[in-house]
Amino acid sequence: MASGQLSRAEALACSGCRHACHVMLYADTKAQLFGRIPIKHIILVRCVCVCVCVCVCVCVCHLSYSNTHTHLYMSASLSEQAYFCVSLPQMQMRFDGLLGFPGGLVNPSEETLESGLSRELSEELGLALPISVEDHVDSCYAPPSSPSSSSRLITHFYVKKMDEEQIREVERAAASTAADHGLEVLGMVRVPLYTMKGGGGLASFLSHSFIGNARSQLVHSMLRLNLVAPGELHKALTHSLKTHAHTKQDLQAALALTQGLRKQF
Ligand SMILES: O=c1[nH]cnc2c1ncn2[C@H]1C[C@H](O)[C@@H](COP(=O)(O)OP(=O)(O)O)O1
Repeated sequence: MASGQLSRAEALACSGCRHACHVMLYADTKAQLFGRIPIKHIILVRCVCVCVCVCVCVCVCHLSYSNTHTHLYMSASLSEQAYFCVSLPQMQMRFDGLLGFPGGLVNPSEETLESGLSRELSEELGLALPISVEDHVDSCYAPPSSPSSSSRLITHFYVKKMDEEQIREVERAAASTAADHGLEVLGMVRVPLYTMKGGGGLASFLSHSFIGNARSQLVHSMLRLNLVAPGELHKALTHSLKTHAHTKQDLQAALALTQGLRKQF
């Protein structure tokens, strides 16, 4: 067992600990882009994004309908530059602007971890998704949110493979019937699993901000389920670090702009 990880029994025996359960939903797909290009696989996070694999080496991802053509054009000319795309896990854009998996706090003295997670999913996704003990992957202590936080949080992570139609149903319900839509959950997103030479796709996605250890949970799952080859993931993460440095410069420039405006008004 990796350091920081707990067995399910150890986790449940922790007195005074809080428990949060989250799940990664993913599916394979037989869909074909333009009726001839195999898409292969689908993972969901909380915004709207479609990822497509061409044969086994080209992926297309459009973050919104309006920029679809730009991305399609890029993919057509970048076939040898795109890495393999294996599957599309689902995550969500949370109310706090961070990316995370669907789920939430569970009270094991009132409900099982799995029934608590299912309850959270019905609020966030708008439908009942049964989660079983077999879907459990690991439990570990979350990094302390603040030095003053009194109780430790244990995060329990689950992975559930679905079929493509179930994933579509989740996406439809999350945007229409879910009680938390537009409130605690701003939207679901599919994770792009390829990285283009310029750093688009997985590399850009991984450079966003995630809640708690959600990024590690995603990376670990991609490796464990062989959704992305270790070498490709390494390249994507290396690129993410570069993107991060660029983001810092970008933010500094934006900050300088607001400082100028504050003096003006
Ligand atoms: O996706 C996640 N992966 C790991 N830990 C997570 C994730 N999302 C949240 N968390 C941690 C940090 C949060 O403070 C707690 C509670 O989660 P949350 O989903 O915000 O719970 P409620 O909806 O408020 O019940 O777990």
